[in-house]
Amino acid sequence: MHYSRAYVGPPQSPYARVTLTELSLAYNVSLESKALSALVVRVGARVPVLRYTAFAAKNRDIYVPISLRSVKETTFPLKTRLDPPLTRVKIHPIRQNSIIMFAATSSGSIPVGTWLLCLVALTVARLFYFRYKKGLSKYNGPFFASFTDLWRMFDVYFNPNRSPMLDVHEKYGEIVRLGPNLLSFAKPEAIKDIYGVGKAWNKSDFYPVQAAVAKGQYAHTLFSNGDIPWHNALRKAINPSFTATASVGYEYLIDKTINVYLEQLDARFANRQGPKGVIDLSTWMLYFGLDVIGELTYGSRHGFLESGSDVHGIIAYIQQFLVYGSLVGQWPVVDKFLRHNPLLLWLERKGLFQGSTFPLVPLVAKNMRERLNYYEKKGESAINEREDLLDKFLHAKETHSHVVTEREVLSLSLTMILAGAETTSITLTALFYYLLKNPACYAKLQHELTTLLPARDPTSLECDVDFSQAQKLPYLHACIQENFRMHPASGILLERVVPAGGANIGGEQVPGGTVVGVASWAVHHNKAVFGEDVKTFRPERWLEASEEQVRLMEKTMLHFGQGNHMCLGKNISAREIYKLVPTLLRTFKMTLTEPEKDWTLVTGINVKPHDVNVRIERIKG
Ligand code: HEM
Repeated sequence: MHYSRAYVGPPQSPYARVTLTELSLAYNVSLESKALSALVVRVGARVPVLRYTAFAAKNRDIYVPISLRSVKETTFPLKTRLDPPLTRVKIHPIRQNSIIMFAATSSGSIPVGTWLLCLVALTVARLFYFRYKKGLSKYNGPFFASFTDLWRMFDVYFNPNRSPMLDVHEKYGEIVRLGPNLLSFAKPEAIKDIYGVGKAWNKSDFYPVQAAVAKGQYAHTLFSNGDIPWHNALRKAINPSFTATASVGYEYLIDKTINVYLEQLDARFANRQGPKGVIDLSTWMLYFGLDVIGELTYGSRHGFLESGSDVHGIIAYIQQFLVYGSLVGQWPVVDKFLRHNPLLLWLERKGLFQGSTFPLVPLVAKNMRERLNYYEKKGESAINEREDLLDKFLHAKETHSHVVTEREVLSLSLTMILAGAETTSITLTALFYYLLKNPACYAKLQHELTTLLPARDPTSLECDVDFSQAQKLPYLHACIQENFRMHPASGILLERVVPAGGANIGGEQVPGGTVVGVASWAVHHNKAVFGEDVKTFRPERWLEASEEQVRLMEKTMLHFGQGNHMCLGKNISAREIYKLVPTLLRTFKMTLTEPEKDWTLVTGINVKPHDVNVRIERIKG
């Protein structure tokens, strides 16, 4: 029962007048509602009693003549011209400040069915509002996607082998509405319109979902944090550590891991018969990717290669982390009820709940702590002894203390592992897959390596490829570019929010607030830019094209993203790829165990290859 204060007449008045409007406003119910069957009037206790003698209904007003009477509660039928009529009025002996209080009751509450009906009506109205949203309804896309983001969530969950937005663009065209407020572009011009120089559009709500958690706090990475001033200041502070020149200093760390990789492959698989000689390439490339990034970040491998297994369940956790991110990121509001649930985070901060903390966080924190202790013992000069990223981050903490605190150092180290390991390993797996599926390309590359690089000592299990040399090998470069084109590791839209006022994207005026992104897989398969045979792995296209065409092709490549958030580690990752690929090819002869069989791709945040099983034999002389 709801009560509301309402003046219904002077207290001494024997007649109070209640209008329908007042009652409706007071109770937020319509008196014409069939459910409403009683009117309750409460009047002050110590006042002589209200007596009602009669009432009348006139037009839409109910006149309730009330006289004072000593009753605690009175009900009486209401006859009005309403259909169905109100049936009763109760009078309660409560009086406050000369104001008569009244309430309406209904015969029981409003039936659950009515509530449900209202809910359904509201939901349907909302869905249709989304569907016909101004400025977006003209774009094609999967029918249900225009109503709700749930469509994308379902698609991610039930369709893990879907092609990453290539098929939707093939079906619906160059601009596809993938959600009530989300447009995906396959137009190359859209790249500069969304990510181009000077654009600093906000990242969408997809990104914060990707934040890790440490002791009940968001442990943001550069990738997950949408705070533009923080991002810009941090990138400015650390960009110098990621230039092509700076990454020369990390080459020895890459070499160290490549050497361990070669040793392990040789000892475990090379020249072995049967299944013992077969590598699950995507798994072993991930071991490499995680170990090399550990070496690069804090100067020590995680131990995946040496153990040949998932150390501390880190891979399983990262997989689960990425699956969560790609699924929940489609409908970010759900995240507040799950991983970033404020209540769970609070409980974790109070030590009453455990489980959200990302296992890499303590590991990264331990490395940072050890390094700080080391500096403390050895003094400032120790900072120049080593050259890994942690040193650089700690150095930035000294030089840019207003931006880089311990929190940023931790966050950056974590970012390296999350952003740099799987992406590189996927790229490497894909490249070997394409080479092995295209024996002519494989042979051509082998020939280039044999003829243009210094001869390799066949007994050596060490990386002897210099990056500056490898980078100049034209066919190797063409293979690497073609692989990036065919298989950009990231399978998501790099979503941005159109600023208020709207923007012109690829010749279309898009309303402010719309979430937009360019589908890398779709632009990488644009026939006008790359030629008719876009579905074929053909490195030669990079060698045959005119300089102008190559420039256009390069501008259309989104594998590292573009603009403000372009991959920070691209120079490092290039160094890994240009060194590892020739080294492996010069050390082992590789063959697919089932050359006719295609790989399986699982699309999440990254497009992960599976079932690339490779037999290896040592190349002797
Ligand atoms: C082939 C390997 C790699 C690929 C394909 C790749 C791809 C990408 C892409 C597409 C983005 C853009 C995200 C966006 O716009 O939202 C990105 C960002 C990033 N990548 Fe990479 N990445 C690779 C390797 C690495 C490595 C090795 C590192 C670290 C050493 C790294 C660190 C980062 C960081 C820190 C960001 C966030 C940049 C920012 O938001 O400012 N990546 N990467």
